Amino acid sequence: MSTPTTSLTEVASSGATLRAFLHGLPGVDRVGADQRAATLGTRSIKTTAKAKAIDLAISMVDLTTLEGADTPGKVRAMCAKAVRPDPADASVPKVAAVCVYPDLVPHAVEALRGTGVRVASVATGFPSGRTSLAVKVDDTALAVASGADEIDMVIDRGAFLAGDYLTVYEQIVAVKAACARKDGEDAHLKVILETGELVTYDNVRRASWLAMVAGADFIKTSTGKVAPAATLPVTLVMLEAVRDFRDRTGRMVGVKPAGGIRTTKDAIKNLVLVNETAGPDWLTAEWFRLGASSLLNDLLMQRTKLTTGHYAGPDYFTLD
Ligand SMILES: O=C[C@H](O)COP(=O)(O)O
Repeated sequence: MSTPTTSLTEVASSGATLRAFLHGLPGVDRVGADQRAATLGTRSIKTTAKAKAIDLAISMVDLTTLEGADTPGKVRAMCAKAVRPDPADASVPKVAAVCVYPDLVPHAVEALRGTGVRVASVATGFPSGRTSLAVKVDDTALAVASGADEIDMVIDRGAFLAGDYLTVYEQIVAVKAACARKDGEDAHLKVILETGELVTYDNVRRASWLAMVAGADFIKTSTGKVAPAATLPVTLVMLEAVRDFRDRTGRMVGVKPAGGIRTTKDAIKNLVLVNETAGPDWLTAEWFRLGASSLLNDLLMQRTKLTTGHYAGPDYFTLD
């Protein structure tokens, strides 16, 4: 998926150069970003486009369960739903991935083998990330060895907010190395910024670049455990960052808003934002994901409404 960045390699040669680079990025016009996200969020789309958008959104879902009470049985049921979201309608696309805690990866791998649905695992002391680098790397290595295709790591927000960008950079580099596999099929690395803790849009832009320079394959807004999570303006700022990063380096990085995305309306607003900000190249599950625990049912209900003219009640579909 990724090729190494060449022109930005010296940026992280010291904490001072990294800081100078990140603080040299143009500031985000907060009012402008809020306004643009609000405007794009109110775009109306035709019914035919809506049907396509719903299927596209389904194909981009990272169907997620990240609860202390998760069990192998719950994960297996979720995997069945990921592969065949509506048992009564084979035309519904599969979701992109199932996202679980590292100890549940083997169950997801077994349930999804040969289906094309990927297994994503959170790691690095998710959700706070408050543990040693050695533990973060071990946590990642466990998930990768168990067969995870994708790793969703959290950044050290404490270090970031203290201005210690080099520590954040070095941790991402170390976790990326732990994503390597002998067969060359490395797990893709999604770097969670936890934007709800980063305070400003300028910080969101800096954290996005920091993650990309360190080798992120994806940048992800949130863990789903902190509010606010995936707001449209934050996703907008991140989409601008991946667009500008590709302009500068030629390398594409994906974006994953996650947390609080529950309705078809939310999903479609995100798709409009992708199209208008980063561009249509990002409008595939390879480059854009929606991390969500309960969005899929609403997408299925709205899809049924478009197809049949009436809603199936929420009870018609199995729980997300
Ligand atoms: O990564 C995904 C999030 O944890 C899901 O958050 P959510 O439960 O608000 O959809």
